[in-house]
Amino acid sequence: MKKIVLIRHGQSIYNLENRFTGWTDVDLSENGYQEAKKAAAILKKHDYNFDIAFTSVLKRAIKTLHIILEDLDHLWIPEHKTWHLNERFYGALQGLNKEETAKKYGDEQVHKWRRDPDEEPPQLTKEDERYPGNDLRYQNLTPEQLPLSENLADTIARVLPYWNESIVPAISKNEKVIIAAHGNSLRALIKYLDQLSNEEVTAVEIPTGIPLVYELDDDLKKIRHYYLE
Ligand SMILES: O=C(O)[C@@H](CO)OP(=O)(O)O
Repeated sequence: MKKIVLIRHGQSIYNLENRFTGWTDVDLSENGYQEAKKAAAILKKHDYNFDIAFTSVLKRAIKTLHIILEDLDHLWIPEHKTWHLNERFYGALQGLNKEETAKKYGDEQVHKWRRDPDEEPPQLTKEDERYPGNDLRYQNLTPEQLPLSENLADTIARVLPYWNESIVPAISKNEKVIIAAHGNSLRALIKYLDQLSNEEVTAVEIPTGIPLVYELDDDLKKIRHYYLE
């Protein structure tokens, strides 16, 4: 049996301010920092250790990972940062307040943008300063890989190839894996691991900073999953 740990970053400044975040590189809030410390303590209590870590290129996930690895005295393990594990790109909604957006466009539309796997939020333009093509960290992405907006299906389409090409080989070698990522990149992975329908995944909400264990069989099919306390 193989075990992997997934963790959504601790609360970010934009989570606290109730803003659409996506690829905006906001920091952890003080509460988010404490959540990461608590996650580390929980993992320590249950004697978890890791051989390899995967995270996004966004500091809220990277810092959450580092806080955990530091407290486990595991900062030395190999760590892979990839845009494939970034939060879903929220397009022109990035930075807007969720409640104000719901007042403007209606709760139903905002719920669709947030949770309907096929509903794409409004796109931003390439001239927009939030366009990832203007950000050095994405300089090696092809124009097709640089999003203007993403629905969950688009996020799945970039998370799963990375899972298959980079994370599965590590798990198959019996390496103990931790993945520190985001609400929607983890939702993409969970949809795949739990084989959820579009409707079922709509109800999946992942709390910030709580380690989520997936037990997998030798074919990497899910046996069970549970949050650590
Ligand atoms: O704003 C975001 O990027 C995400 C996660 O915080 O929000 P939501 O839960 O609405 O998809």
